[in-house]
Amino acid sequence: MSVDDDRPLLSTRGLTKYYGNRIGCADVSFDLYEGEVLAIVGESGSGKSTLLSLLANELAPTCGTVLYRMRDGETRDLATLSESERRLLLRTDWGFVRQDAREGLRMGVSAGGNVGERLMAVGSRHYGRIRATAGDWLQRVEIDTARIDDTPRSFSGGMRQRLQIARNLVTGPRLVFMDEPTSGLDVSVQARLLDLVRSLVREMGLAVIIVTHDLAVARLLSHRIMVMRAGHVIEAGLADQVLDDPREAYTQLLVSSVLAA
Ligand SMILES: Nc1ncnc2c1ncn2[C@@H]1O[C@H](COP(=O)(O)OP(=O)(O)OP(=O)(O)O)[C@@H](O)[C@H]1O
Repeated sequence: MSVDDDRPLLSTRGLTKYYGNRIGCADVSFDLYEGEVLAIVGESGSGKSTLLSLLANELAPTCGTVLYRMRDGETRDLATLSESERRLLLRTDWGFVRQDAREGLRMGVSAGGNVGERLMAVGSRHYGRIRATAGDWLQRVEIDTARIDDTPRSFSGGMRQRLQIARNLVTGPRLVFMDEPTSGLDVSVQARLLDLVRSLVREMGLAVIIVTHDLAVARLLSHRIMVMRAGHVIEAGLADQVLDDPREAYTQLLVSSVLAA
């Protein structure tokens, strides 16, 4: 883990997004440090995806700032990045694992190509080495390397998510955004994927911001939890604290509905 800098990796203040008159999310502020896993939880429509898009610089805020400490140590306001700087960040120092693997993968490109493409984006040119690294990563995410030339169209839902993870992690990012990465999968497939994510996150010392409506996922993966309701953060704290001793009635309701499930 490269936690050699005690400044936050990402820092946001007063982050707000309105869609016309409707609140997407309002006045969100927090700091995220290297190696830290933050779960954003809340029911459908509470603003989780909006917040994630703002943090990942995919959506422009109505007001507020997101600061990010770049690899060179300089902290930048994401709103001031040029389009090419933004794209470079997304391809190298960040990962984004989408709920729908079809949005995070190139479905017509082989599994090896999906992983290799990110390596080429950071300057790798040697075909043999790219293929070998892609093969290593397929193994790490438990995909049979015999499938390296197959496209993800022929993969199961769980395999597609694992390939997305390999594609995102191959460049050694410091921060990975995850949007409901396990929803829509069978329970046993989910459990295996979560185990994999948890061990890779620990091994690589990744900072993760994960959006989930599933508190069991938040409990398993995260150090800290932020609870959103109607666009606002209504409760935030250490994961165990929020889940075992929720302060807000709404969080208690969320927790008890999981316990009842
Ligand atoms: N493109 C958009 N245009 C208008 N309103 C939007 C848009 N995207 C989201 N919203 C609204 O912003 C609010 C927050 O939505 P958001 O999708 O961020 O919530 P969420 O917690 O991620 O929900 P889900 O889990 O269903 O994706 C909702 O009221 C939603 O209707």
